[in-house]
Amino acid sequence: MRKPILIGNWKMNGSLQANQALMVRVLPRLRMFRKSIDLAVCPPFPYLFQVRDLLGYTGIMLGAQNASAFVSGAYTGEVSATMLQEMGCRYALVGHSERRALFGESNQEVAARYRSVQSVGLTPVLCVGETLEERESDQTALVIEQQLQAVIDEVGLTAMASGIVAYEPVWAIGTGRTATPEQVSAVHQQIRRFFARSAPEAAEDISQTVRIIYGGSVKAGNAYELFSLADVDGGLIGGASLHADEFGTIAGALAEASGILEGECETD
Ligand SMILES: O=C[C@H](O)COP(=O)(O)O
Repeated sequence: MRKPILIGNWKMNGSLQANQALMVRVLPRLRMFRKSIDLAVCPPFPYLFQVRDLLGYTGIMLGAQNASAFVSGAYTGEVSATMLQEMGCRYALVGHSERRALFGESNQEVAARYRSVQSVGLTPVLCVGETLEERESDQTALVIEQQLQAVIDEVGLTAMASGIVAYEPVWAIGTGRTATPEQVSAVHQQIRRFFARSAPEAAEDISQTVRIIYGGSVKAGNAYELFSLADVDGGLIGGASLHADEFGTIAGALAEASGILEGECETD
């Protein structure tokens, strides 16, 4: 059984004051789902410490938006996985399309970052996805398989079973244009089939146990439909995670879509 997970990626947004206000409003809404689904927020690096304190013992986890491939040393501007672990992070995103497109992170670099995150016991959330041009030229499967293969080559397939894959079509990120349920389903199934093909002897284990979440313009209005898909194990939410009511509603949609009834949620 794959436990559903919802991750809010704040990207480069927030301030001490805004973070506090957001947490005060959203935490009571998220806490009721904390045992049924995994929940995490990924603030910018400078706010990790503040948000860790605000999360306290709510059971909602902290994540980072990236992590260095290096352990320590002369790497100006980088933040190591060990530092993130020390700050209380449980998760770290790697290979977000904005990192790939705007900061030139290659499949190999993303794979090295994945290894570094996993080596200190954090759960890597590997973001994969195609551009509109790639989709329109029927390259979606190829592009995503190359992104996954680079990580398999770096850490091995078995190690990926404990990580999370986030499918984020680049053309759906921050655009308001969500992939259709059919498109999401097709890619999630394709990822599972790819894992199964990569290790036939362990196919059942990995292709069926790895968590694959969807990201790209998920909102309160479309979350339930997307999260109801059999191969979708949750969401990576950008813009909507900055709005307490909307993020709370998305968490409720995930719990409901996963068959968790309201009465089973905590109300304290
Ligand atoms: O990390 C989150 C994704 O990039 C989705 O962002 P979005 O929900 O603003 O489209």
